[in-house]
Amino acid sequence: CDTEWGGEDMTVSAEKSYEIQDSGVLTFPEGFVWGAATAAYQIEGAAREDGRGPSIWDTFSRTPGKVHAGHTGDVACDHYHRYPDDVRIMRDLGLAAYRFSVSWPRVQPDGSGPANPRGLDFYDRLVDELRENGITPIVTLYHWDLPQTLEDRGGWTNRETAERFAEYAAITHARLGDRVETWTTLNEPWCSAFLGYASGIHAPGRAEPALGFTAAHHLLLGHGLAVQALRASGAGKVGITLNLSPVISDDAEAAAIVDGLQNRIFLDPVLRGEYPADVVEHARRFTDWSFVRDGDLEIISRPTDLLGVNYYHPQTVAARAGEPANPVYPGSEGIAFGGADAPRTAMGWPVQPFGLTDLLLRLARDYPGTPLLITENGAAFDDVVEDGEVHDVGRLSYLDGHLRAAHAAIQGGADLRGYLVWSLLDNFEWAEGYRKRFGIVHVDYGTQRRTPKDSALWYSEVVRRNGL
Ligand SMILES: OC[C@@H]1[C@@H](O)[C@H](O)[C@@H](O)c2nc(CNc3ccccc3)cn21
Repeated sequence: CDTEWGGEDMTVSAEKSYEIQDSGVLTFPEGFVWGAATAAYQIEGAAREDGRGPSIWDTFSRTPGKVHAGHTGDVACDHYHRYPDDVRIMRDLGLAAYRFSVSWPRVQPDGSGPANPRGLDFYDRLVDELRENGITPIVTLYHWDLPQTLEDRGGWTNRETAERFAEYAAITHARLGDRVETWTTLNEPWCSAFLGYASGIHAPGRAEPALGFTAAHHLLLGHGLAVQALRASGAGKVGITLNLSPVISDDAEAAAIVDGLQNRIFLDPVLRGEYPADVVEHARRFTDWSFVRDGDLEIISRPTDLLGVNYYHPQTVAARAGEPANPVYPGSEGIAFGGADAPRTAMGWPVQPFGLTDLLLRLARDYPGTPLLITENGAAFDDVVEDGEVHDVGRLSYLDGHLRAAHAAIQGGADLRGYLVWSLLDNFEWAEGYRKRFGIVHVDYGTQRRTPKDSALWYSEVVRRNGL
């Protein structure tokens, strides 16, 4: 199968676009940043402690049928109380950086107005603990836990939410900015918009295709306004994290549609200051784009210092007459998804490391000049604790293959600055609840015991060597 990029005339055979060194020691550039990533709602617990307000995920997880077995983030990994132990695990693994998200409803319980000092106090404690253990904090300001009060006013379909987000960004940076240098505004606006508002699969559970585009724009506007606020507050490095997937297809039109809806609808506004014309046209059956106001794209494309890349797998698509639309890709009638001939993770996602190389090389070619940071890459497998150990060979192999793929991209000229494994801990996997485990550290949710898996021990050695 060839890898087709929509909008850019690049057709390469995924097997021939690079050569992964399949033997010998691979060394990453000096100063390459090795770390791990988590998110507030997925690990913190303490859902009502110290003044935290409800988020859309507190509401959604309590809505019957939305989350596996009615699981919620009420307790999760109890990281709110156990963070010193978790930082100690990171230190013992030798990690250099830790990406975590700040819970907006902890900082502003109603999403606006004065800060909740006890909410900020937790992140003070966490940042200090990280720095005392030689670990660089990397903050995500928004990882899907919108304060419910803002959703009650329309959430990301309401332009005012973008303005509230910028205020929240300023408040959080004012408290932590003296000790946190690297900030990303949003985690995966594609998920927030098209899982949350277009298809109903994620919180807040709205399922109107048109709302996906409206929400996407206001998320991007919130990103731009937050970048402005962070710069005004003296922030160091600022960026955004996008989940990006190369599209594999024999049909160029299908590939262009999916690449546009998944990748270019966010990459182009942020890095080029424009929506891709083909996506604007494609979406006209759902929206007139009247939510875009003069000056918005200038705000959205304020210069940034890094692009966070979340990669898990490519999208394999094919033209198939009569295929109904995939609800997370509005207007994708006639496009069949899936069909990759590859091993699968416990999520059913294909294991195709070459997609990471192709993605990074494409970003380097089409969006040059932006340093890249892999902010998430990892895999769920059904782990078993045996005599206090977890022999997660599937995850270890996934990570090994993807690090080799990342190295190939660096060799091919990609300006990749670091890799943050998803995830440090097993955690609340959104609609899947706790039944899917992505952690390199196992969590027994009954006892909260942490057990570093074989993948963690292997990763620690990779970090120590700065290579494979
Ligand atoms: O699903 C694993 C992680 C998730 O735990 C993170 O919170 C989130 O940032 C994340 N994004 C992806 C890739 N995008 C995605 C696609 C479909 C459903 C959920 C996420 C995977 N993951």
